Amino acid sequence: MPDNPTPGNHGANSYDVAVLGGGSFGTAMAKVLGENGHVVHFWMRDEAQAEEIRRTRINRRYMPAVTLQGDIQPTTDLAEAVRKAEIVLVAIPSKAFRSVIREHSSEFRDGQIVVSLTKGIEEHGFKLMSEILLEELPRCRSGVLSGPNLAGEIVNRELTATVIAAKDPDVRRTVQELLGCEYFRVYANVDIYGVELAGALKNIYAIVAGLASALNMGENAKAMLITRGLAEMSRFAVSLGANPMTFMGLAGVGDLIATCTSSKSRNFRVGYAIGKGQKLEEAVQELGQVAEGIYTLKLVREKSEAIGIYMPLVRGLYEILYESASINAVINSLMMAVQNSDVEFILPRTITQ
Ligand SMILES: NC(=O)C1=CN([C@@H]2O[C@H](COP(=O)(O)OP(=O)(O)OC[C@H]3O[C@@H](n4cnc5c(N)ncnc54)[C@H](OP(=O)(O)O)[C@@H]3O)[C@@H](O)[C@H]2O)C=CC1
Ligand SMILES: O=C(CO)COP(=O)(O)O
Repeated sequence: MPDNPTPGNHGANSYDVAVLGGGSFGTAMAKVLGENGHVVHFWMRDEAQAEEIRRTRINRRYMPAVTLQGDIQPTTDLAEAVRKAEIVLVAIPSKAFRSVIREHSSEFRDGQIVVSLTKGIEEHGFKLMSEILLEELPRCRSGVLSGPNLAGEIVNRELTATVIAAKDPDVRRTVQELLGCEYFRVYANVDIYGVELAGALKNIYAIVAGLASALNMGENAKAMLITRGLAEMSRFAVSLGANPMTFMGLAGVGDLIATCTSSKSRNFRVGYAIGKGQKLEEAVQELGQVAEGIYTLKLVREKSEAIGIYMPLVRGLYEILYESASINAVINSLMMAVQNSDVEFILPRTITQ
């Protein structure tokens, strides 16, 4: 989309919104909100970064080519950002999500809307971010936002759609009104767990797709990986209570396509680097940003084995990343596994492991 100096708001209310997390996605959402005419209390932990954004309107570390427009107020005072906000969006990596929220939980008000933008799972207890919000902020109204939302495209005003999942219809409507504009479209869902799990799980398959790309696999192979990834992630999520139809939507197949076909995805890039022979630690260090999939992979492998869910791609990727298995040996064992059914919701699988 060409750059357009006029705000993208539908002309509705202006809100005070806190965006917690000054990385790529926090910046992308702050930009949409600023252009939509909202007041953005943009929290990050680094005062030098906040001061630089105040002065230059540029988040040099995470989005060096993007100038922020509108009333965006960078701050390192989380309590004040939350106190001023009607709605809080949280874009903090899963490893730090609970600690940041817990430390400031007393600042949140009863009924305040708090939405997680984070696509990950907490290490201890396999908790999703919506569960952390419920535990830490039981009197707030929560939701999750997930979908094919590469931050680098959103900041360029490229056409994008996302999903807001919340039980409370007012939360869904408010977030649609808040973020929706001519380049950003917000669809609603009530299956919070499904939307959130889809966003976290697809990162694993983005790593697999990056690996396949590094190995110059053909289009048939890429399609097989994406589709079997979808089968595997929906099998797992349904066993935990998600609705399988959510995986047909933007948060499921939509995000899988975006991240499994593009080197703009950091998870894809980690997979690509490993496929080219780099060690996992080197690949992560070189990336310099969060790739949630490498942590999610460990947790999902452990959980799937504990509850007996067949996830051959998860198992194979885990062996490559964490057990130094040969990529070719893993591919061979996946291809030579027992033949099975295509869509198990139509023809049940007969083999369970
Ligand atoms: N980027 C994208 O395209 C999308 C990302 N997401 C999700 O959004 C979440 C955030 O990702 P993203 O913004 O891309 O990540 P980045 O790696 O770009 O940025 C991470 C941000 O989190 C901050 N951070 C890290 N640890 C802490 C902590 N302990 N306390 C406070 N802040 C901390 C970093 O601060 P500092 O710089 O000071 O280290 C930085 O601002 C992830 O779960 C990701 O999956 C969702 C959709 C799209
Ligand atoms: O979730 C994303 C796009 O929808 C971003 O993916 P990465 O974290 O792999 O960059």
